[in-house]
Amino acid sequence: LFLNLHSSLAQSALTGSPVLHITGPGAEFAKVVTLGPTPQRLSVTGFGRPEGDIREAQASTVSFSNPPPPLGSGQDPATQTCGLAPPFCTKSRYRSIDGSCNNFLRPSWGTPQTPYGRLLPYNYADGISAMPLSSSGRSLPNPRDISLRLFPDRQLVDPIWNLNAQQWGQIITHDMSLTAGVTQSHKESIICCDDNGQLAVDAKTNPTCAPILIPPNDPVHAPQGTQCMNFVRTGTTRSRGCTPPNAPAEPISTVTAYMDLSLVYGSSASQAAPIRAYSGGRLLTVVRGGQEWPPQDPNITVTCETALSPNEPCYLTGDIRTNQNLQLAVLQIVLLREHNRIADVLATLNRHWDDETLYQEARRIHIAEIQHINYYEYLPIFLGFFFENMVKNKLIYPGVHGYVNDYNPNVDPSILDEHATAAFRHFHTLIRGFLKLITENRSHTGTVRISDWFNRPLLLELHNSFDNLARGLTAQPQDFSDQFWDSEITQFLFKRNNTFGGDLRATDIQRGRDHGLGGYVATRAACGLPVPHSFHDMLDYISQENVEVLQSIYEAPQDVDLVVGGSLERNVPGAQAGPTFLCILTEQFYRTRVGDRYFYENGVDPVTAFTPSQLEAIRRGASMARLLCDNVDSVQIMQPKAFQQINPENKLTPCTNLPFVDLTLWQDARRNGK
Ligand code: HEM
Repeated sequence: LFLNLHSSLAQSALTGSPVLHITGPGAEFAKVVTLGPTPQRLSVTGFGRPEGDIREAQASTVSFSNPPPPLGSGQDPATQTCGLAPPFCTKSRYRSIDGSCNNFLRPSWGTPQTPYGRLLPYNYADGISAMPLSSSGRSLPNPRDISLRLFPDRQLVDPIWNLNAQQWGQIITHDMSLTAGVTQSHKESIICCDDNGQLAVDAKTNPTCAPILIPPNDPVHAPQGTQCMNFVRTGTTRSRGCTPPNAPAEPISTVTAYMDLSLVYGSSASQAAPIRAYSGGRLLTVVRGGQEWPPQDPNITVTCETALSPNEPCYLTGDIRTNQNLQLAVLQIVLLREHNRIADVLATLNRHWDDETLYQEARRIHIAEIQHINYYEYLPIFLGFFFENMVKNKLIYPGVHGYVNDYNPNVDPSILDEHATAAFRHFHTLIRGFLKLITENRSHTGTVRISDWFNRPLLLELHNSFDNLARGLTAQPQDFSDQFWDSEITQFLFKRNNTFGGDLRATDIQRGRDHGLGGYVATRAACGLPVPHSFHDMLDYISQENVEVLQSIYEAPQDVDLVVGGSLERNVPGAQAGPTFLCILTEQFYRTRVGDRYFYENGVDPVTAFTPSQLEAIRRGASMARLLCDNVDSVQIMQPKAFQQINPENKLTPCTNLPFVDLTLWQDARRNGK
């Protein structure tokens, strides 16, 4: 019996003398892992319930002499901390919601409200937080100008991979990081540049503002008289008063770093609670038109700002970005339904399990499925299986049987700033501006413009659009991974009711500077790649044409932004990024794997590990194709490789012929008397 005591419970701390006390059947097996320099005495009353494989205790009373402040919840300004180590950790079969205690030695690693990890030192103009300058001391080139000159729209589509590959990348992103204080979808509350594109009066003096200025030759915005695009700086350890005044500001991420489906379950107790049904282990859903949808966001006027009525669907999930675009919402709904599907099956197999056990077991299986899909199906497409990058760098072990015990408690699972703010954002290049609606016989029945539906998921519930868009994901090619970006995201991003909107590429460039990322040249050095000493030296990875433009824009090679230089590199054969971004992506996904004690292939601890047969069932049965088949009602046929376009080697197949995860292996045999 292991005491399962979450920090949320710890937060309900009472006062009194802290003494740990556990009672109930099985309490004699209780084990408490106490951390920190001084052993802490805790007071807990718990009830052991050693049933089958499920071992847990519920604590009803917790006492601390100094109750800890709560861990952060999403973007709630009321909980702006810089991450807090829980006062103690207990060994649990299940991950905590906020990721705390995944690492026993450093319990706050990977938790929300902690800084991004870094490969390179901070590069601020004043060494503390000011936006960086060129090495000459003059301003860096205008981000919008760079976007216009180096990332124009040209519709070159991928010959192999489909839109699902693009869209799933955003799901992985939202599982791993979220810049503090920035909505990434609906309107910011801080106005550095107003809705009419005019600079706010305090734009120059407000330290949270870094508006993107419109260059005079901007063919889209200059003729409109637009001066700027809004840009709010990321919340940091400095803006939150967590570091000494002269220490560099460390940008903060507000979701768990772990690949733990925090976008489905939330990153804090306060996010997790309102989306649970508290019955049958299920997540909360509402039924409309015979289908299950996420519950309604009570804050619809903010979250889904262009909704015409408060009754329009606007979804509440574990992540604040869910409604940002239609295809993202499609996959969030698929993931929500998958949790409930697993919970329902477990409930029929184990009638004695209570809501909490069903919820946690379904969550645990679900996370394992997604980790398997991410590492064995998705990442090899982008990081390169074929020339063995993934295998060589020990990110995957194809064909392995049994556990892979590579957990390393010394590896920090935090999301690298170079990953979240540069390398993984490169895949914004894959976005298509117009989405195809596809029927079950795979014919084209309509097209949707993405900028018409940012932050407005209403369409999903009209005219079978959810099912048609889900099929569209697998039937439509993604854009090619290159320097060409769809104008829907460089001219029309979040346009709301205006004719034009923001520019995601210019925003990415500005965000890289906001976070003080090291330059392109310095990052190549950190990756152990050849270091360019001149623009000419960049020809090893970047075309002559692009190097010439870089030279005409930047004053010196070391000024070239990582976001810009990395995105211009030729793709490494078999991968979808150049050598510098590939170095960062590989490092990140290595850390995400070996820094996660709960990684599904890890079998060191029998309390947290799947049984060998359960692990094989996940490996055999979890797939993107199956996920869509099981959770999109009218999808009865699917290609087995659902990130790949339909082709003679990847034909449409009845869903019933696709492998599935055999959940009967989770039947609690002892209790069921079998
Ligand atoms: C239609 C699809 C997408 C839209 C509209 C979109 C939009 C955005 C926006 C608005 C931001 C925040 C910009 C800022 O203020 O700094 C962002 C951040 C980001 N995006 Fe996307 N994105 C999309 C798809 C993707 C995809 C496919 C990937 C990767 C495969 C991706 C990776 C990222 C990453 C890594 C971040 C930073 C996350 C963080 O740490 O906060 N996005 N995206």
